[in-house]
Amino acid sequence: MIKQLYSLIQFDEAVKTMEAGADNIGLVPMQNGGVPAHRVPLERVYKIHDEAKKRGVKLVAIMLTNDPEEMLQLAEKVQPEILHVAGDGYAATPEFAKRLKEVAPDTALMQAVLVDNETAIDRAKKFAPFVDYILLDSGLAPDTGIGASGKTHDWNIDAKIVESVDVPVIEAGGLGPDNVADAIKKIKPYGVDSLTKTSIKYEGGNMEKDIEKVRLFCERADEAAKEIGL
Ligand SMILES: O=C(O)c1ccccc1NCC(=O)[C@H](O)[C@H](O)COP(=O)(O)O
Repeated sequence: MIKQLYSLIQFDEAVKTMEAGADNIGLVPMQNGGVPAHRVPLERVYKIHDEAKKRGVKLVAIMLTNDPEEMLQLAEKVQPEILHVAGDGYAATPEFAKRLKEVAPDTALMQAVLVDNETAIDRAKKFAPFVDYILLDSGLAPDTGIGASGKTHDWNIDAKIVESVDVPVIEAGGLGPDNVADAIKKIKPYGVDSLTKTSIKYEGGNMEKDIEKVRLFCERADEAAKEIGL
């Protein structure tokens, strides 16, 4: 079971998050979009990425800009293992996927799908032929895109999506140590993602990972996956 932890800001917390069991670490490279306090300067992104590569951990670069050209420029500079498109005004297309392969041949494409109702099933099916991963998430805010809501959604829809697409699905939205096992047993995803419930949030949008909660999240995810043979 892949455990994906967002949103890393500092180098030391990224290291501790990897030590606590993360397989994928997500961050927001400096761009025109998202919560200003979550954006990471490129020099630090490179340092975190070098450390992640040494540990066999994948770096996920989250795109909250709505400008595909800016996304492609960032992908070319960072060469992340995964590019996660989550803005509220732009979703990946087959043409974008093709151009991403040209500028970052080893970067996989992950598209966020907002699970607000049953229409999410058809939206996920449309992305599946040309993306490498689908991330199912909750909450859409005009300034920050899809996600980071700390809220769950209807897991019955997610379970149907997992059954109907051929690409790996990462489950996100309000997951933490308290409910990750239930989500895995119900949805049977390829991976699980957590931001809010494994972070400490401060005034002004600042936050840091709560390492004990990250550890518990990873342990409980692995236990649940093992229990059901995933
Ligand atoms: O990581 C961010 O800073 C971020 C900001 C705005 C939208 C999405 C963002 N991250 C995407 C993620 O994959 C989150 O981990 C996912 O939305 C789950 O968030 P949460 O419900 O808070 O666990």
